Amino acid sequence: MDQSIAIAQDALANPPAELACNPLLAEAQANLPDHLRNNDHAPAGAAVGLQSNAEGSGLDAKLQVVDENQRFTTALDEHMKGWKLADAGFNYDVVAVFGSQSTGKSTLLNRLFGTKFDVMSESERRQTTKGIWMSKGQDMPVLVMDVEGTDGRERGEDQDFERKSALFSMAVAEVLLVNIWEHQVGLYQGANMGLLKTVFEVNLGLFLAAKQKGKARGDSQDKTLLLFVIRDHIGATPLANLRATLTADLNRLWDGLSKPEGLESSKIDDFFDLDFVTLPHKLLQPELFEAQVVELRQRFNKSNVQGAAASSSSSVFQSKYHKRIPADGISTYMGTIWDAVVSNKDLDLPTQQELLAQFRCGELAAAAFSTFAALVSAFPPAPPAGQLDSTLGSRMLDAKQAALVAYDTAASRYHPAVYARQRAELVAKVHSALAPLFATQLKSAHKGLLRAYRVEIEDALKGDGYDFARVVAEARARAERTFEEEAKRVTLEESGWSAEEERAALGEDMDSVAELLRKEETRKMVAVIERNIKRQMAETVELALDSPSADMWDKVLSAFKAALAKAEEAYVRKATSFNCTKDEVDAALSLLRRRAWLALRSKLDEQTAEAALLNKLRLVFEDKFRYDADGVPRVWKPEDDIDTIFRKAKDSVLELIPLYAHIKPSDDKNAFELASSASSSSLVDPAASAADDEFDFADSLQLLTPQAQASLSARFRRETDAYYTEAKRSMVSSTSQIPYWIYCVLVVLGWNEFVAVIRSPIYFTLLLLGFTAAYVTWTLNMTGPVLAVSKGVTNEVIRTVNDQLHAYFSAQTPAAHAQRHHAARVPVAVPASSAPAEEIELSEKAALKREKDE
Ligand SMILES: Nc1nc2c(ncn2[C@@H]2O[C@H](COP(=O)(O)OP(=O)(O)OP(=O)(O)O)[C@@H](O)[C@H]2O)c(=O)[nH]1
Repeated sequence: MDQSIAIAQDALANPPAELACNPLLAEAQANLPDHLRNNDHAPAGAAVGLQSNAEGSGLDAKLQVVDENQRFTTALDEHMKGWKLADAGFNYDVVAVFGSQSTGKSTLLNRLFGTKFDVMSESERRQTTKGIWMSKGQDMPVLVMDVEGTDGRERGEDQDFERKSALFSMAVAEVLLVNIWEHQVGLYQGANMGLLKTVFEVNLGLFLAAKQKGKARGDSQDKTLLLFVIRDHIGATPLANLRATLTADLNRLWDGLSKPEGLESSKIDDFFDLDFVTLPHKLLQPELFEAQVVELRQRFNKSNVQGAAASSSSSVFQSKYHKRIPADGISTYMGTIWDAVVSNKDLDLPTQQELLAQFRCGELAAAAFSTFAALVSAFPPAPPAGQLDSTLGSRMLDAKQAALVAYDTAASRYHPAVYARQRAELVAKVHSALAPLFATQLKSAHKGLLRAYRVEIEDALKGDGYDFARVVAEARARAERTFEEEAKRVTLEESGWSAEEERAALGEDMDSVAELLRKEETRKMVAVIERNIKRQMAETVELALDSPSADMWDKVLSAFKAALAKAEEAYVRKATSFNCTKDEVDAALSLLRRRAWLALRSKLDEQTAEAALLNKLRLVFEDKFRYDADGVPRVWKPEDDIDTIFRKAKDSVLELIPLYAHIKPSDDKNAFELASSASSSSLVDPAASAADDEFDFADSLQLLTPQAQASLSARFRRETDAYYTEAKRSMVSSTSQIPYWIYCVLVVLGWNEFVAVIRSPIYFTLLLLGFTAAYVTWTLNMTGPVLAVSKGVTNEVIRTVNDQLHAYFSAQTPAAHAQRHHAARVPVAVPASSAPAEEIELSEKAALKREKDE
């Protein structure tokens, strides 16, 4: 009877929707006690002062995750976002309620979490919750699952759904609320025990599957909290007694289970934590019921629990129960779990978690890579080859970090192994996308540094007194250091990129540039030395060849050898600073010798060319023929033996032709030797090596071929014939110069003048003085100075006379005359104090007198 009244009162307080507007209902409700009015249909969460609106999104506050046809929803992701839990990571909890149908489960959840699950209409007493519903607890990050009741009245005896929903809840929820009436406690055969048996069996199955994946019993996350909510607790039986009874029943139930191998001795505590709370009768003790609901709610609200430090252990959500599924993956995870449950597959949670991790980490890695690709595509265009992009390294690093941060933030919550594997793949992908930039940058660095290296060496070589080896070493060290720094700047950590290949290529290129420059320098040096030898030898050769003698070649060759020795010494000294190898030094010296010899040869060729040599021979001949032994020019007299002198001179000169024809010193120690070929000269000057093939030292000793000698001899003979004729002619002309009678005529005609001079004492004295002065001048060898002095005196006299004449005639112009006249008449302005009047008068008189004179 009491129960009927209670039901009636409750029906009035919570009328079905279709009667809500009926005026009679309003009247009846007015007569209800205050505490019962609109109690259940007060906004959800009224017990804890919550509002009915779903939080934030405008989406329904509840979602049927599994419908009556056992299909899993596709809208959970969307709802998670709407509930603002998608980015919660692990900061959320899942609770599910189990219990017989129509035992007030939905009512309890609505009161505890402020949810809006449908509550059964008292009048119909019909099952309201079908499938599995989910909602978010208000003001708390808790996913609340309202599971279809397990009595199976609507589904008959088919316990299929009960098993599936138990399996599903065990896989995803940390806390299972088991809703039972107080009067059901101790009824071992009751529906709840059947449900719990299912829960235990399912749990053992899950554990077994997990064990096969290598998990041990007692691992965290393997435990679930079973929180028994004993409803309609009258208070007659204390909670402790109820707890003992229920615990005993549960242990008995556990013992009765046929456990898998290896788990025979396992205890219920190995898998579950058990907790018990009571709630008073909702209708009979509504205020007490509400108060205890509020109290129970505190245990579900982490922030409240943490705020009250003393009761932290009473929090139902403890980390050991958490299933460690990141919030952004919960939708996928639950979906796969439900699919596995429905298709009756063996549910092994580690594998499911791994699969989820695989899927989500893959998704997150792809998203992170897109972020990275967007950043990379925004990079500025690469600078031209040879120029470095100084910010490339930092930009690459930033892009990589951005991708990894995006990935790590969400993916690090997933299965560690999967997370790490996908991360490594992402990193590898990022690195391979950036590798071409790295390679391009290194190539650019290589090109730019090689150019700078060359310029630096060339600049240094322009100066004087450089040490080639030091210049090269410094430039190389600088280039290598810069390359190293650049490579470091663009090498990302863990990328495995190596700049070694490029560094080696740069080194090789620098070697060949240095080699080239060194060869160039060596060539230049050899050329300079060769020029010097040529200059030094020119005078010696001319001098020696102009005055031929038996030791002519000794002089030339000894001078040549001395100059060459000096040049070689200069080269060796310089070559040391060039870092030349011994082979190179030998090759360069050999080249130097040959070039020097060829230079000498060319000078000799120039001097022994037919015209030049003919000239020399002519000079020698003239010397012998036209001058006597004392070097005095010969004046041919009739008594001279021109023929013999001519023949001797000619023969002695002709004998010189073979001397000029061969470079042959009289003393063997002055001989010069040179190898005929020097294949190694290509080491220094490749161009020179071509000429080597045609060089024959023995040939180079011969200056005149026999034909050339014969031709020279013939020309010389012809030319000397002219000398002979000229000499003969000059002898004839000198004998027929002035006839002797002319002298007689001179004496006859000049006799009077001679006698006049002799007889005049003045003329005679003057003549005598003149002869004496001339004699003294001649004996003292003063002829030159006397002539110079007399010439100077004469010049001076002429100049002075000229000046005087010039001054006189220029003063004769009319203007000058007028000027002079005027100047004489105008008195000079003299200050009165400084010149007395008498002086002025005198000066005027003097001026007048001068004018008259003029
Ligand atoms: N005696 C009693 N009745 C209650 C209590 N709480 C709720 N009810 C009533 O029990 C009936 C069923 O409530 P629901 O909350 O819909 O129960 P349920 O278990 O969710 O029902 P299904 O979803 O259909 O399985 C309602 O008419 C409530 O008024 C309670 O604490 N004691």
